[in-house]
Amino acid sequence: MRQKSPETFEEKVAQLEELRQQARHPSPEAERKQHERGKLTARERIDKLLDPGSFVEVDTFVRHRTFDFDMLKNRPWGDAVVTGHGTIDGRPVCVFSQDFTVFGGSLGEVMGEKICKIMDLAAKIGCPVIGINDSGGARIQEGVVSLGAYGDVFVRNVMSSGVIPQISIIAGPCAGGAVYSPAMTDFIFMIKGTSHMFITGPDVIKTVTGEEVDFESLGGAMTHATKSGVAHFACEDEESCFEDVRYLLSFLPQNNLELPPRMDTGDDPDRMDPELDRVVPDDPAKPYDMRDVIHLIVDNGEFFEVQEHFARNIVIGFARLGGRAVGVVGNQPNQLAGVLDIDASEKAARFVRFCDCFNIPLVTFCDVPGFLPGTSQEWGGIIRRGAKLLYAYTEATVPKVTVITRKAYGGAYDVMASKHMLADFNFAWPTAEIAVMGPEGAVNIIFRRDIQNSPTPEERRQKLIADYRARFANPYAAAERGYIDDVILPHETRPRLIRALEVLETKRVETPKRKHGNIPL
Ligand SMILES: CC(C)(COP(=O)(O)OP(=O)(O)OC[C@H]1O[C@@H](n2cnc3c(N)ncnc32)[C@H](O)[C@@H]1OP(=O)(O)O)[C@@H](O)C(=O)NCCC(=O)NCCSC(=O)CC(=O)O
Repeated sequence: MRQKSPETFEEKVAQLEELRQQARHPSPEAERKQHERGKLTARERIDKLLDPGSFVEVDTFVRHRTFDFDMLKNRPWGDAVVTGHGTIDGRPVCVFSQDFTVFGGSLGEVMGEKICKIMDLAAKIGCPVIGINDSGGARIQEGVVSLGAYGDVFVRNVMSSGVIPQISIIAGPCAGGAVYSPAMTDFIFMIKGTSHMFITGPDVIKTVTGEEVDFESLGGAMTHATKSGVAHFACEDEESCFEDVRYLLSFLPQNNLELPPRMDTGDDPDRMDPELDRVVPDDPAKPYDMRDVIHLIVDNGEFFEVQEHFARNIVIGFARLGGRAVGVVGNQPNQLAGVLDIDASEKAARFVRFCDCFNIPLVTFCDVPGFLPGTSQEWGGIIRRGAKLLYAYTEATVPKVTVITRKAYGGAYDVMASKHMLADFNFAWPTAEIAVMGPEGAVNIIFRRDIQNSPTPEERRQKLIADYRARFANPYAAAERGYIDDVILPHETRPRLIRALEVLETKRVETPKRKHGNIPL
């Protein structure tokens, strides 16, 4: 029912207050339901994510204009998304937070417009954009218009890619076409138990394929963190998720034209930890945890691991060295002996490309026995998919520093930010074995006849293995050719890396003029 228009200034103020109140608390009942689902409301989420009191909302009074299905009877202020800007650790960010209490957070025309507007602002001022997703998908009542609205968001995701960091928090359902906006952002955070991502839900799957699967196993946080690799982080709850987003941003620049923030971490750049000399076991077949190496070297042992549950044979994440943010990539000898496979190559390649987009130097720890053999890998496309990491490292123009801790065998040696792939400084520990392949495999191939013809084949094999190991399983053949800039003691690694990064701060690389390269996808 239309109310009498306010006439005095006081009445107009009262009207605005009333409208603001309506916009902020559309339905206490819906808010209660949201809490019962174990979820915070769209506004509560923003308040917890941003610096206290920093949020400035825009488009509070935007409303939909759909008339089908009697929709004009229900036109909540702000529609199903809260948008605006604020700060995290004092640095600007733009945010949109889908409101599941309004039309199930479904995305129609004006919701799309609000999201696009805040994404445009982020791109214009050069700050990260964070999307909090909690939505039933395309607004069914708006039909194809809502699909068009998705399209408009997708375009912005693509245009902002590599320009500003884009972060997605999945804090509820995110299904169908809706998944493709988060999928194109740089990092996806999911929350255990409450967030689900899938293209088609359990009912459709049952009808089409006969498979029975529940929401959590199909598209829950741990499913996407372990099986599909879609989620970069699986958080226990919303609060820890927001904490992790804030921490992640501390490593990133605001945009591609800035350097990442440098901070005084209080850790001595010349610190040398003797513990490092004991991490790599004498037996080359014995595993160790590459994260121990990373923790002992980086500032205060702080390493923010990305995709820690996926393709665990490679470790990626952010850390600081001498106060500078770095992207760390390390083969993980305690998972599949640290081999490269399809998942590991793709995981690391995307991370390398992210760091390159945003001027974050790359530090690589190499202990790789090669690529994973097998038909599942060959038929799964290890050739084209393994090529991604090779391509990504080569294309990256940020400072690249590599430390070979132990094995660097075969083509995988080339891939792991070797000198040949244009790394700037390549160091090896005395424990490094840089060779075409491991001694056993090599001897079995090149001395097969020799071993067969020997009266004591096993003895002969062992002797040849020992000879090969003495000749090739060391860093010096590579160092002789300058493929390794220096052989360093493990405990010297931290100061050497920090010096290297200091020197590389002014690195400039000219790349050939082209539209874009054609990375194998
Ligand atoms: C997301 C859900 C699992 C959440 O289930 P819950 O039991 O928690 O909540 P609910 O079903 O009561 O939904 C809360 C309110 O949101 C409304 N609602 C939910 N999804 C909606 C949508 N897509 N469009 C319009 N309204 C929607 C519900 O009608 C309900 O309104 P009220 O409170 O008034 O009763 C379910 O709502 C759902 O399955 N929605 C449809 C998802 C879907 O198929 N989307 C695809 C759309 S097509 C698409 O996106 C394109 C593509 O696939 O590529």
